[in-house]
Amino acid sequence: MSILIAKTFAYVPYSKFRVGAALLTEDGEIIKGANIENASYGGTICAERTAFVKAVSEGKRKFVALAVTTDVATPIAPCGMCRQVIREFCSLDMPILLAAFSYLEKEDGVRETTLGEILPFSFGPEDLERDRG
Ligand SMILES: O=c1ccn([C@H]2C[C@H](O)[C@@H](CO)O2)c(=O)[nH]1
Ligand SMILES: [Zn+2]
Repeated sequence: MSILIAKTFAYVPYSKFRVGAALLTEDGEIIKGANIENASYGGTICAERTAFVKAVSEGKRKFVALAVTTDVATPIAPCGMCRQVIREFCSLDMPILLAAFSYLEKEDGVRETTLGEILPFSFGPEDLERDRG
């Protein structure tokens, strides 16, 4: 149910596009996030990054699933910047659930994907540990 309420406190005076994210930790805790915009536009923080920043800044670093929802009828996927943030803390096979607004009524309302599917051939923290040639 968290995913239904995660977007409640979205601050979206510019886009009017509410997004909610629910991040499931390995301990079974759900961390919610919503998008927060500002007058510069570019400093906008997506729902997904809000959830990760909340979790990581409280010591939670292991996640097993992420769900994203909006008010639109088709599932929306995380933006490129958020994909890289997810990459920092999650495995490539972690499930990502993209829930359309009406997902409870529609059979195809939830699209399930993985980080590896939406961010192929990616760069991640382990690449920094490699031997430098
Ligand atoms: O996956 C997404 C896509 C967009 N947004 C936000 C950013 C901005 O506030 C609004 C329109 O792009 O939606 C998210 O939070 N997550
Ligand atoms: Zn984003």
